[in-house]
Amino acid sequence: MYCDCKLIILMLQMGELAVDKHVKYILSVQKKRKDSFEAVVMEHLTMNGAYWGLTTLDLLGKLDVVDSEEITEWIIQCQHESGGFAGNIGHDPHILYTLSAVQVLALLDKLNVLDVDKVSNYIVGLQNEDGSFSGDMWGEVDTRFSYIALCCLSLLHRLDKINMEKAVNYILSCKNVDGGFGCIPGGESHAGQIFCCVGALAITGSLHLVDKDLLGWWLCERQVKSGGLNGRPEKLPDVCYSWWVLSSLIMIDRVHWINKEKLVKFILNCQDKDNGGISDRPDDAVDVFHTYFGVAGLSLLEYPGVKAIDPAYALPVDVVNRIFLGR
Ligand SMILES: COc1ccc(S(=O)(=O)N2Cc3cc(C#N)ccc3N(Cc3cncn3C)C[C@H]2Cc2ccccc2)cc1
Ligand SMILES: [Zn+2]
Repeated sequence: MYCDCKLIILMLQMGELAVDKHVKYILSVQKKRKDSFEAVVMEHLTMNGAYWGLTTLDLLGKLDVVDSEEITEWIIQCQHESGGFAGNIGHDPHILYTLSAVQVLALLDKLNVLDVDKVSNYIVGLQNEDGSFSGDMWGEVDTRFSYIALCCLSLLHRLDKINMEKAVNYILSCKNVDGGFGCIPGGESHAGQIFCCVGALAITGSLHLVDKDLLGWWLCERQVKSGGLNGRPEKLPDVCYSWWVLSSLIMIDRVHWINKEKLVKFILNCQDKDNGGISDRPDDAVDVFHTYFGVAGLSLLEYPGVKAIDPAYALPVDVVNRIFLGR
């Protein structure tokens, strides 16, 4: 008990999380002029950007400031005849945007607007003979897409529509001798891929197949002197790894192997406390992606005032409970 209070006092002393500034920043990006450079660059990513921005608002307890009807109507306009969702209206569907669309509708408690079988059939159609998943009709295979498929089908209560055993065996075929996972069999271990594989194994109840001590050691070695986490050995720390590494450590029950206080300090040091937003490293430019992963990382670290997030589904715990416990 003493330790937790000490951590909370330390967190508050370390300089506040500038909640109101980050909320204003997220809303300013959502409202950004459509012809701005950033809007054009991110146009194909907008569905992902909606997920990053709206989940940040919900974790900060401010989702009520957005118009959920307007967002829901836009999401449905992004659905392709195949059942998959595109990053924006008129763009091509991809499994990545399909998960983001389902996650945003889950946040807004609007999953009822979906034709669940149409969406789930799109994902089922992307599973390959070897159990892997492609990202879209062009066939690129990556363990990222295995996680996205399993997470999405689980949220839609349709996991029974795919070959689960082959899906799990394919993920295990991507496990390396260092305990980590790569994007394809023999691919180098990388924190982003490890999150995807560990998350997918968690969702399918297969975490007993992970060597938790070996993987936990690889993951805790990602913490550098500054307290931040990197994605591979010898790389620079980056706030988004506060999610990829930390959520993996929590799922395999080895989060006590890193220094939580130093990581909290690293994330808080990456805030732009004047204009809002969080960057990948101190003094870099902020963006919605790192603002989300920084707040989500603080949520996993139980930072005061931030709602709890589920490490496998990457959605607030109250949203996950509503979906699986109906409350
Ligand atoms: C500004 O240059 C970029 C570069 C790439 C991309 S991206 O390919 O669409 N994408 C999403 C992303 C969004 C933003 C924001 N706003 C910023 C970065 C970033 N990266 C790049 C990045 C983050 N940490 C280090 N790196 C190099 C991840 C990447 C891949 C990804 C997509 C979806 C979900 C997870 C990861 C977008 C912008
Ligand atoms: Zn990053």
